[in-house]
Order: sequence, then structure tokens, then C-alpha cells
Amino acid sequence: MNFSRLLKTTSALTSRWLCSGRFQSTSAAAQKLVDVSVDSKTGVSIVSLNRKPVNSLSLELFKEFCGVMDDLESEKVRGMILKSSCDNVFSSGLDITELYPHPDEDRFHAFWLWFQETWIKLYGSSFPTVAFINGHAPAGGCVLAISCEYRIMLPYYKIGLNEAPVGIVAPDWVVNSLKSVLASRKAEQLLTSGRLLDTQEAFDIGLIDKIVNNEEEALARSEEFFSTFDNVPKLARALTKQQVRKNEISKLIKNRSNDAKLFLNHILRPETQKIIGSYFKSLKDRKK
Ligand SMILES: CCCCCCCCCC/C=C/CC(=O)SCCNC(=O)CCNC(=O)[C@H](O)C(C)(C)COP(=O)(O)OP(=O)(O)OC[C@H]1O[C@@H](n2cnc3c(N)ncnc32)[C@H](O)[C@@H]1OP(=O)(O)O
Repeated sequence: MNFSRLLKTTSALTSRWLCSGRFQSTSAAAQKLVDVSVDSKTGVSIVSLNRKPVNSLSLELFKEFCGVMDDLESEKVRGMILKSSCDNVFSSGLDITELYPHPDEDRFHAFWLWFQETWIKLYGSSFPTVAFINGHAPAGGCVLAISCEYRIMLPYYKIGLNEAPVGIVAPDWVVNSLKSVLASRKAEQLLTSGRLLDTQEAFDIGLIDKIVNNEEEALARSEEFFSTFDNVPKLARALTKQQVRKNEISKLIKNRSNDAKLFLNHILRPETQKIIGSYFKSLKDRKK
């Protein structure tokens, strides 16, 4: 099966979940969780995550984001910049309330499938993608950034995959996305320590590509990146990118339901619930 068909194919079980209207946000029409605009100078689409206060990643946000990615694919956009509309935070990672306390199993299953779908669409997009990391990007926030092709970050923020210290093991598709950016040894060090790096450290190890001081500079650096493809036929570029990324994506597509079951079992374990519960409490207590 060719890769474009594989991208559209998913197991019957997964399709049932992704296509069902369940877990529709009642306020979807009232509040957009993902904004899209077009930079009139460059024709590049700017996609801003807009779930205040910290862009924690909920089922509804994933669904809306996937819809946006589908639109951008059919419009054959020149490129996309992913950023945040929240002050100081790119994304605070998965919405912990989707995981704790003891989530509804059906909702968690759907939540995880939409997280996978988001990764598949972002990591496998045909058009060039830049993450403008204009705030902290821990955990799932870092996953979004490393799924893009190029990363530009403002100074003095933190980025990394901090799952291990809270007793969580990242799935192989997350590990492999990190290994597509960093050498295996660096990726292992980052994952096993769960350390969040500041912007300069992230630049020094190659986790991000450029440090900028403001949005104007970010747009200029993004344009430099996009223009490296101006003389490359779009289709050849897209197929080449997908050729590089297809093994990881195919592996997940074939294993989606299992991957979801595995994480559901992990999340529902009393020990995991306890760890996430005390982590969440410490997050809330910090401000007291
Ligand atoms: C954990 C189980 C995962 C199982 C699967 C593992 C698979 C690995 C693949 C990748 C998946 C990763 C898992 C995750 O993403 S879990 C989320 C991890 N996120 C974090 O550890 C970040 C937590 N947040 C922060 O450190 C800070 O909020 C911040 C991002 C640095 C911003 O700080 P700031 O001071 O600006 O804001 P506050 O801390 O005051 O936050 C404002 C309110 O938002 C609440 N909040 C913050 N983050 C989350 C979140 N991820 N989910 C839900 N709610 C969140 C925070 O508590 C404040 O609420 P309050 O106003 O009511 O106090």
C-alpha cells in the first residue's frame, strides 16, 4: 500500500472512534481552540493554539487541530507555523484532567486516539512545518514541537519530555520523533532524566534550530526556512519527507488500538493515578 493511502487508512475500530460524534464539545462553536491566519506577505499559514490559560491538550483541542490540518492539506499551503496564543506557554502538555482522577475509559480511549491522530497529521504533513515555541513546552508541548520540521524558540523558556520523573514511560512513536531530531544518546539522556532544558541548552544540543527575540524575528527566520524549498517541486518534497518519516508513522497506524489500550491500562493503575494525583496537587500548591 502506498504511504498516502496508508495515512488515510486506519483500523475499523479506530475509525469508529475517530468518526463518532461522541465527546463533541458543547462550546465548540463559541470558543475556537485553534486559530488560523495567513501571513499576507509570505502566504504561510499561522496556526495558534488557543486554549487558555496554558494550552493543555484536551480531546476537543486535538479534534479541532486535526480538522485544521486537513484543511491546510487540501488547500496545499506553502507552509505552516505552529505557535501559541497563551502568554508564556506554548503548550503545557496533555491536559492532566483527561488522565486524573480515574478517567472515563471511553473518553480516555478517544482522547488517546486523537492524540495519535494529531501526531500522525503533524509529523506526516506534506507541507513544511515550523514550531514557533513562544513559551514553555513541557511533555506533550514538546511532542508537538518535535513533530514539526524546524523549531524556533524565544529565550528563557523550558522545553523537554518530563514524563519519567512522574513514573510515565513515553510510547515508542514519541521516543522515535525525538530520535529524529537528536542523536540517540542525547535523546536517551533527555528522556531518562526528564530534565526540562532552557532555550539556550535546547539550542546547544540541537533540540531547537534558532533562538529569536520576538515574533517578527520568528517570522523572518521561518521565511528563510520555507524559502529553502522554493525551487523544489512540492510533490517531490512532500514524498521525500514522507519517505523519511513513513516507518514510524506506519508502525503506529498498524498498532493504534493496542497503543491506546496499553496507555489506558497504565493510566488506570492505582499507582499511576497516585503519582499523577500528587504531581497535579503540587502544580496547584505551587501558587499558594
Ligand atoms: C502524565 C501521564 C502521561 C501518560 C502518557 C505518557 C505518554 C508520553 C507522551 C507525551 C505525553 C506527555 C504527558 C503529558 O503531557 S502530561 C502533562 C505534563 N505537563 C507538565 O508537566 C506541565 C505542567 N505545567 C506547568 O509546569 C506549568 O503550568 C507551566 C506550563 C510551566 C506554566 O506555568 P504558569 O505559572 O504560567 O501557569 P500555572 O502553572 O499557574 O497554570 C495555570 C493553570 O493551569 C493548570 N495546568 C497547568 N498545566 C496543566 C496541564 N498539563 N493539565 C491541566 N492543567 C494544567 C495549573 O494547574 C493552573 O491551574 P489553577 O489556575 O487551577 O491553579
